[in-house]
Amino acid sequence: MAYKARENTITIVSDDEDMEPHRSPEESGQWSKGFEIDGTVDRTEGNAELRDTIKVKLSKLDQEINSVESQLKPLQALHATLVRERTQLETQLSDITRRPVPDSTGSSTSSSKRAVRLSNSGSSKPRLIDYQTESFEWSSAVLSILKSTFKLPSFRLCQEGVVNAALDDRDIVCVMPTGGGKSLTYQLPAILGNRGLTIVISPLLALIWDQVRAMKDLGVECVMLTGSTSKEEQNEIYRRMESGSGHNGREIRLCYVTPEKISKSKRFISVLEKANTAGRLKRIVIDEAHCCSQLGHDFRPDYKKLSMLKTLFPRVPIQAVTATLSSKTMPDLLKILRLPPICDGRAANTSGTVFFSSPLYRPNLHYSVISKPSSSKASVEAVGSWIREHHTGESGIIYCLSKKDAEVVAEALREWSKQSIKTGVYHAGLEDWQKEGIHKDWRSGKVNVICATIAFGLGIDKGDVRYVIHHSMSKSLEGYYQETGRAGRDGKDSDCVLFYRGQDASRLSSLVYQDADGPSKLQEMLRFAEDLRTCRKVAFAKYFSHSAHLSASAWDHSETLGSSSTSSAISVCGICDNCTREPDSIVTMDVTLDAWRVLKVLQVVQREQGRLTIASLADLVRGLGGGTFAVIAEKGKKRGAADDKARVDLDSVCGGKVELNKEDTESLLIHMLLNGYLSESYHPTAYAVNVYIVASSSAFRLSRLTQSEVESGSIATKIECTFPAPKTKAKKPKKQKVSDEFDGSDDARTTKKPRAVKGSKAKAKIKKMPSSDRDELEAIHDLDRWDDVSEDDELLDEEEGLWGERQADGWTVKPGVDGARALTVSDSE
Ligand SMILES: Nc1ncnc2c1ncn2[C@@H]1O[C@H](COP(=O)(O)OP(=O)(O)OP(=O)(O)O)[C@@H](O)[C@H]1O
Repeated sequence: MAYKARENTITIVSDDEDMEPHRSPEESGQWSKGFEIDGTVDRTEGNAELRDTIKVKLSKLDQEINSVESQLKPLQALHATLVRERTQLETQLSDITRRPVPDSTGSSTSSSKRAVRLSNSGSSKPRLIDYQTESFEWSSAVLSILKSTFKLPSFRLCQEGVVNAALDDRDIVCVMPTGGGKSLTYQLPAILGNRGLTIVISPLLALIWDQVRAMKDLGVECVMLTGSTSKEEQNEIYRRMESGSGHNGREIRLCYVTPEKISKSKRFISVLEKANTAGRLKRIVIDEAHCCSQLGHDFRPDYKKLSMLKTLFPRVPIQAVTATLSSKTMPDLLKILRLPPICDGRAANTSGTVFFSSPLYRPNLHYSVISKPSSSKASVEAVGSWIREHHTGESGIIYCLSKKDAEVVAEALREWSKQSIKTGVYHAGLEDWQKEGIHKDWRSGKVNVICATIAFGLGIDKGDVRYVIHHSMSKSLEGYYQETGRAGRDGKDSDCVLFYRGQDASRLSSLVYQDADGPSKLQEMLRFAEDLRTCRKVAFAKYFSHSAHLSASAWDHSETLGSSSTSSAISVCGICDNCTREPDSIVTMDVTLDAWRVLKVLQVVQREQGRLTIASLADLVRGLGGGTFAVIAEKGKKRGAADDKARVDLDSVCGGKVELNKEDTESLLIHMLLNGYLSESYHPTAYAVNVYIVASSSAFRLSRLTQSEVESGSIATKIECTFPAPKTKAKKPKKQKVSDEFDGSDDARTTKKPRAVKGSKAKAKIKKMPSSDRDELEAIHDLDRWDDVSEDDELLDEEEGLWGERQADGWTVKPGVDGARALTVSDSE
């Protein structure tokens, strides 16, 4: 295969006078031969050999320099002692003569000034390189391999620039959105060109498996070293890395490892050292590089140890890739990885770390939030109906809060759809073979929908995922954004739907309340879910501009270097639910009186030591349950006894009940939580953490007023909420009249109840109400396992919290937590 010599040459001009200026490769004749693509040698082979020889020499020189440096250390220490002694004598002399002390730092200042002068003098302005658009000697080979090996028609976003910079042996930081195509930026250079090994450090096994499988499918010599690699296999890989070839004569091009391998395996490092000395260690890629920084949201201690890489292999380029990197985290990342300052990939200096970024917003993702029915059965039906209506037979993911939820939702969906929605389950509790199996079935289309915990997705590269549903919201907007990013990786339109209900907040709260910023992150997630007006793209941009210091404009454009703007105007997406909804589908109401009533009721509840969750408080203020509420049981008494209840008379306490439907009342409570009128109080038990709603200190601003003051409308504190407008005033079917308000049973309603419930005549009825507020609390920290390099490979597994047991119509809670309550139920009025 022959390649034309490139037209544009890069003349590298050194700042250092002592160094001989680099000659362009044409001048030096180094580009007279070409690249090798998987064994096919072209005319630039000589160039490859020359590079290898130089690399070997460089490596030897590094060793010598290290040895000299170690001899220098004692001399430097002696030097410091002598300088200190001299300074002391000078001070003494100055005291005696009473003359001003000469500046002891003077000499170093002047020497550094001289250094600056020296470096400035004689240096001409270096030519800047535009890696994104310029042509390079390898350009035609790159395009050919993109098409022939990767079967892709063209590059997208900043891929081409990153590939060029990688082939130019530069240190790189690359920020591209989830699913943007970061892998190609290091896989392509790894298999193109002269022999050599690229190490990819990746945090998750699922991600590693997936990528190694994909590379092998393309015929690339790709291996992985993880805790599950057998000893024999590992030895063979080490042998091949050391010797540079295998039994088939082909050299390993890509080796995927976990960060633990770098930080804990001496053997692995020693193999890398040997490969480096032989000039074969070509590049080190750090995937999810933001994990290096403690300032980011996803710090992993083993990533911090990657700082050793530049010390051990100063001449091996590092490529750090991530989907989230803020202006705040960037300097930290450079410092940890010991990378030189960044320069722009479109106007790069000949030294420094080349930086690339692409807009973070993905215009093919359509975000929406849908109100979730309260009963588990109805919520599954809502999800199933949505799938049928929008994506029959297409691929999707349903994220659930816990392993048990994932299993229950999958089973219910199968049953409801009479097996027509082909559903699988994935979570960290499955055996590897089960995970592999489900993954395979999903890829082949045997399974349409995976009901999964957050263990599923990282590194799962399926392009045609047409929808990501959240059956329960994520713990943070970061998580939500990342999880939804698994939709539409092929660039085609896809849906990201959050099925949301305010009472879900309690369950999540109990899981995050001990994390430093867990509650505040959850609040932001809630704000997003409750927001019926702001464009979802704008909401993400605003959130990340504060939480991650990503400039708001990064959502529309590539991040520019040094940008820390947080207020740049950002265009609306025009495709999310909030951009596309009819203006009259939502109503903004003054709910100050309702909020006041909530606070008045809470005053009584707190006085009686009552304990209410969002759901039970919503029921109580709406006059359900005959005004009774649970209080702390006296010591030694059986829980659930009649005298564990107190009663509030709504008419006398607050002049009546809250006249909103249940969903809107829950929304109001969430609104009051987010705005500081209410707060949560956490009560750990042996089995779970119960989350109760209490009035916060600022509640007094409103609760101190009289009803007539509130009703006069002339008060400073006014609370407004936006709710979905009532859809219809049509009569409800008889069947739903009584029980649909809070019945988790099979005949509970399947559609959202119209707001106009007041006035309907319902018979009082005693019903056993499932304790939805004390749902099972199962560990949701269902991240896929991290790898370990120990011999035993005791892989991390997830705790399976078994705090609740699913019954036909909801969750019951194990002993020790409040049991089901008997309530007098009446539909409104
Ligand atoms: N130039 C391209 N044209 C079309 N599809 C591409 C291109 N580059 C990559 N892809 C596809 O995009 C998908 C996502 O790529 P990749 O897995 O590299 O994303 P990523 O940026 O690493 O995402 P994540 O952050 O989720 O790991 C893959 O299916 C890949 O084949």
